Amino acid sequence: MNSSQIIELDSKKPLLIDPDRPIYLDYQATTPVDPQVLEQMLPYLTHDFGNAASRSHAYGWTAEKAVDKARQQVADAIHADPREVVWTSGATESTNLALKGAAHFYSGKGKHIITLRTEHKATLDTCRQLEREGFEVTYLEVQEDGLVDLKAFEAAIRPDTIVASVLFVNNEIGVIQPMAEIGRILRAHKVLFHVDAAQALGKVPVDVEAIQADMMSLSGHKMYGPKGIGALYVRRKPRVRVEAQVHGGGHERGMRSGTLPTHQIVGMGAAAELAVQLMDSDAQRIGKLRDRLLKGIQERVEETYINGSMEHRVPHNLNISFAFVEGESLIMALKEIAVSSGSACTSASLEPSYVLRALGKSDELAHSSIRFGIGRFTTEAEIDATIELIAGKVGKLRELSPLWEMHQEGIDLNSIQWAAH
Ligand SMILES: Cc1ncc(COP(=O)(O)O)c(C=O)c1O
Repeated sequence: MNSSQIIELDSKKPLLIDPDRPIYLDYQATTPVDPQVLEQMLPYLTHDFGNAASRSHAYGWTAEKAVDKARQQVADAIHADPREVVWTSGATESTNLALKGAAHFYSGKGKHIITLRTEHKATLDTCRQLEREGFEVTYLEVQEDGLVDLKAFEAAIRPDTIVASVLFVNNEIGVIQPMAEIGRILRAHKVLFHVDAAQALGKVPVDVEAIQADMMSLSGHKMYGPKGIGALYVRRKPRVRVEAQVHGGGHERGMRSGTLPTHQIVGMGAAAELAVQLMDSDAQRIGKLRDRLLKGIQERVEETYINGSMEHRVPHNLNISFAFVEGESLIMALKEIAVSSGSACTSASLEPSYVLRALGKSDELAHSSIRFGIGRFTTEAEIDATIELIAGKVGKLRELSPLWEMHQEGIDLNSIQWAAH
């Protein structure tokens, strides 16, 4: 069994860390269900277990009422009409439905799609599938700060472009794309706009009218709701059509069949409402913690680099490269902190993060990066302990690195001819 570890903090009580419950700084991978959300979900697992599609008795009516309320809550959170909300199993499914659904429906108009290189795999892999079906996809480069160049974006639009998909807030580097400007460009060219807002709701104001989104993917578990539930916003005016990808009983106005998971939906609705209510206070508190973490790391550790724009970024994310340290080794050495290198979806492989590569980072720096995700339940003591642990572990790992030693001796590593192998 692992034993607990005590971290001494300046001027504060020591923080006791149970290695089976490391400090959680991976809020972009997932969030815990907020206790207020859970409380609202529970009755729908037991007492109010009815099927919302059972129209002939009170069990069904109770479930239907709960689903309607949640639909309204999600619609209100994004300034939409409840009839524009389609329940799905998460943002992956929403994005599949949006892109495949629109591509299939509008394929007579054109077969070209635009997206960014730094999108989530839910978008990139869906686009790859559409390419296999004969669609053509432009994967636009981003600038060094992770933001798209609007002129390049507009220039990519062709007469046969039917849909463009852009990530509102990036899951790896937290940068916020200029959504209103992108929306304006796409509407002027009559191209449909799909927004992946999985990491945006509760972090920045999300308004489908302000950004002229035609479709928007949302996820419950990124905003303190349960896993396995998401939604797709599909605009009614002007009407957007998507071809169903899941067939069955014709639920969700034929766009997505399957019995509705009432408890999950109730959780998603409650989480969306709470996310909007707490957005400003969460951002303020989390912003202070992020600044504390950054300052602490920069004061204690040399040769660190921030990935992604600091100006156009949510405070919930900090992505830092620690030069001369291999990220995976650092994460392995940091058993007391739960963080991720690159995105959780790619961390199973040793490929450097494609998002960081798209910012022009070298493989070495991309490999040595850590994503810190700060959230609603992060404390100041946890941040201080993290700084302490990072400073200690980076120092130790660098002591073992011959490259670090050469760098300390002032040798220009770029001037060295490495043997090929
Ligand atoms: C930006 C973004 N889009 C989509 C997804 C997929 O969401 P879900 O887990 O709800 O399918 C995620 C989660 O990893 C994400 O961060």
